[in-house]
Amino acid sequence: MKKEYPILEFDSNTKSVIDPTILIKPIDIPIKAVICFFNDVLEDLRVKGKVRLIQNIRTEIGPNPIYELEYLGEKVTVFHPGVGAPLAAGMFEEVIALGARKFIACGGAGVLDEKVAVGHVIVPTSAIRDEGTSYHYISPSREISVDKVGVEAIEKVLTKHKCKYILSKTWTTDAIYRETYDKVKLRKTEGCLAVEMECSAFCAVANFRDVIFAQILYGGDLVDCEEWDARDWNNQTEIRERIFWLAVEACLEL
Ligand SMILES: O=P(O)(O)O[C@H]1O[C@H](CO)[C@@H](O)[C@H]1O
Ligand SMILES: O=c1cc[nH]c(=O)[nH]1
Repeated sequence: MKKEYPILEFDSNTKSVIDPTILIKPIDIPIKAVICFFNDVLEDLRVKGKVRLIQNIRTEIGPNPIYELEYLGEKVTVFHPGVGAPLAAGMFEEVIALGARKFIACGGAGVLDEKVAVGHVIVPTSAIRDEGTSYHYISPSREISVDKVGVEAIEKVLTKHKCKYILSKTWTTDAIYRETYDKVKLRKTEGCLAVEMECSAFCAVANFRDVIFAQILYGGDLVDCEEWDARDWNNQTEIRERIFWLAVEACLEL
């Protein structure tokens, strides 16, 4: 098993010492789930009484609420997974163990091309695995594909709402403060339009656990420039709300 670099020591034995089912018992939870990175949107739903708390998942950070949302007569699980691949993948694992099976995530991302305006929708069809978590789930590879069924559900809803979108590759990184100039250039040549911190890890977990996963991103800060341009990307409440409801609808299509 030993390789030159530990991250490449993939173990194909699917049994782990701590299986999520040891800690989490399945409950009556909607199998369709929206993974929402927008805490502002979730907090607004909570304050307005539009979500019901199903259960708190506990980590050393504190309680992480898992909600139920009713939309058009159907129930959906909704939760924030935390930021960064290891935490988000762990939360994803635990919500799968609770009983959810069909996932759509919504989040923001840096963009690698100034032509992608703030708020423009990007639907990843594949992700570059520039993070560590996915290497513990599936054998090493440069990229991972996003579930076609999930992508099609998203496209159907975006088309229905006449919302313009770009299908693209995303760059999933572990190190937000090490998005270097040459790496941005390289990822551009590989076809990436977005950079975020979870997509390829989510895809690997979904693959491993045999659940459906796809993601809607909106264009945020610009990283393809001499001086970083934040473009006020995380204060776009209206855009974030809109993307969230599109994710809910896409999830209901699954
Ligand atoms: O807007 P959200 O989706 O929070 O996420 C993006 O921003 C975070 C980094 O600041 C990472 O989670 C990245 O994926
Ligand atoms: O991972 C991320 C997320 C947003 N913006 C970035 O530049 N990187």
